[in-house]
Amino acid sequence: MATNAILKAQILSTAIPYLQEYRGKIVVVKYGGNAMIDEDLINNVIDDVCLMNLVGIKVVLVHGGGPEISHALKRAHIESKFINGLRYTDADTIDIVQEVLAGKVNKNLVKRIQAKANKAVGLSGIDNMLLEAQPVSEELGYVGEITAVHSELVEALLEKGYIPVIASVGMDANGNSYNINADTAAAAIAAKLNAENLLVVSDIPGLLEDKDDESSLISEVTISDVDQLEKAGVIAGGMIPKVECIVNALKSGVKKAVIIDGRLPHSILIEIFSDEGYGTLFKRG
Ligand SMILES: Nc1ncnc2c1ncn2[C@@H]1O[C@H](COP(=O)(O)OP(=O)(O)O)[C@@H](O)[C@H]1O
Ligand SMILES: CC(=O)N[C@@H](CCC(=O)OP(=O)(O)O)C(=O)O
Repeated sequence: MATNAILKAQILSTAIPYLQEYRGKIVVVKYGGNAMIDEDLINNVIDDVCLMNLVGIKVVLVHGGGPEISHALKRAHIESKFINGLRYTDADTIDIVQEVLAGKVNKNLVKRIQAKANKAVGLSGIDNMLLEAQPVSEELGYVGEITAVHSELVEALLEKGYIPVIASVGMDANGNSYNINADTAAAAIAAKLNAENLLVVSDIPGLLEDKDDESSLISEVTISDVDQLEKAGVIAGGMIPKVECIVNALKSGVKKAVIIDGRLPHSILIEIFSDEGYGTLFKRG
């Protein structure tokens, strides 16, 4: 028999313990817009998500689309302004955020999953009021803080074998839409679903000691380290909401959270089906 085939079979068999560990468990994948910028990167992530679904893992895909929103705002001559990693969102901006996230980005991901013959259903936090929200502060306009996660629909979809694909837009009881940071949305959903693992897929190797030096990866962080890392300025900009919501998810019962690099081929599969994680693992400590 060809050595190649034997090698493939051996690789598959090394995944058996991980398949047993994760079968029937919930894994929430947060897919950030910065890792969606080219076709190969997207297909890579979609392939891994589909494979997890095929082997019986209940995968929830929560996505952002920050760069797409920024492009759409630019086309509408609206300036993007960020305060501590969150986009200032006025009434015109929230319309565009909803259009881009719940429309273009969400449907694109759903189509790609379905093109691989997996079943996916696209939702936003508005559907069945999945993400109930209120303004996070007056200063940020229609940026939402999640007050409740109504996850019945997502749970029903998971039971039936669908991959829920969720855009991070929320709403309040008065019918206002809110722009919710996608990391925050993913972490809140992972917490509500008691997920086994929250995988935050970005375009960085993980949390870096020096954000301009990709070799300065911090491979493990416990919750008690986070304050110090924030004070030291290691956690800054877009990393602030990312890390804060990971900490909240862990405190709420999510077993494990990892920031991984969506630019590396099959980084999700490596994280789930081996002991060789490459990103930053966050632990309760
Ligand atoms: N210590 C750090 N390590 C890595 N990235 C950092 C760090 N501090 C700030 N950042 C910034 O955070 C960004 C990642 O957050 P974000 O842009 O929100 O990603 P995504 O769109 O994938 O959610 C990085 O591109 C980087 O500029
Ligand atoms: C409030 C806030 O900042 N919302 C984000 C929502 C999209 C997002 O989080 O996308 P990424 O995951 O690609 O960063 C925004 O407007 O960019």
